[in-house]
Amino acid sequence: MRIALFGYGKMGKMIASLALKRNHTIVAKIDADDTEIDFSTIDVAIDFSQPSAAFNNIKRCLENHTPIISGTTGWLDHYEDAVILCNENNGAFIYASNFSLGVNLFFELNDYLAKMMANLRDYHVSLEEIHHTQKLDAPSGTAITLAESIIKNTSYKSWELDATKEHVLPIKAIREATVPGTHSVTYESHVDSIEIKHTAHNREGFALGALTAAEWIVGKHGVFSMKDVLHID
Ligand SMILES: NC(=O)C1=CN([C@@H]2O[C@H](COP(=O)(O)OP(=O)(O)OC[C@H]3O[C@@H](n4cnc5c(N)ncnc54)[C@H](O)[C@@H]3O)[C@@H](O)[C@H]2O)C=CC1
Ligand SMILES: O=C(O)C1=N[C@H](C(=O)O)C[C@H](O)C1
Repeated sequence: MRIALFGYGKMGKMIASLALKRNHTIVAKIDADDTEIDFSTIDVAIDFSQPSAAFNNIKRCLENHTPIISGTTGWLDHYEDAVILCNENNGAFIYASNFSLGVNLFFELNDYLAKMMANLRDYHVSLEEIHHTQKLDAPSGTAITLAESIIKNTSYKSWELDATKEHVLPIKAIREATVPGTHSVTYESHVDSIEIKHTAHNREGFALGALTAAEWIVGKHGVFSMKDVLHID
């Protein structure tokens, strides 16, 4: 496959090295939005850039009929616009707040646990995420996905960083040196606690998941998720 990388930072570099091992070619490394791009040479694009750049990169790909895998977090105010653009252009698009297999299994576990806890009023739930100090957005995209699933299944109405209000799910965002990404969900009562936790040991799982999604999407049309790629349900 001929792959274009939007963003050639920590994730872009890891995806490039993995892609070469899987016999793909990196035809473009785009690290700023004013670069000229020959879309006719690209089979699929992968965006790991930054929150302020992601939507424009996605838009350029969809308007140029190039399937796009988006891993950048912190741009979701524009998600519905991306869906509309994809449908208007008969394109192909996947966004995932986290591409790793482990976190996608963790999402399912979180959903299942939230359903079980829905009517147990003695428990209060909270979320914590820990990431490296270079991270631009807080809370993490993964924490938001976890929170949305808990809100869908319980009496919590919304989430907020460090919330203390009733029915508002608190998310604590901690920044520590080089941590690749740790997420935990805790249900606490006065008699006990239940905690589920995912710890990324490095960025390889994110990169492998994004590349798997890129291999999967070529030749397809529509807006998809990692559930489609991984056949989770
Ligand atoms: N969905 C997932 O599984 C994961 C998502 N991420 C997200 O991916 C994004 C990137 O993460 P990292 O690679 O760690 O960040 P990074 O800061 O190491 O790299 C981002 C790169 O994007 C470049 N960039 C800036 N403006 C750009 C533009 N207009 N077009 C293209 N590139 C541009 C920067 O120069 C930088 O090289 C973040 O939003 C992060 O939260 C990170 C890891 C996993
Ligand atoms: O910025 C990161 O590094 C990560 N970002 C994603 C997020 O915001 O959830 C995924 C992963 O946790 C690493």
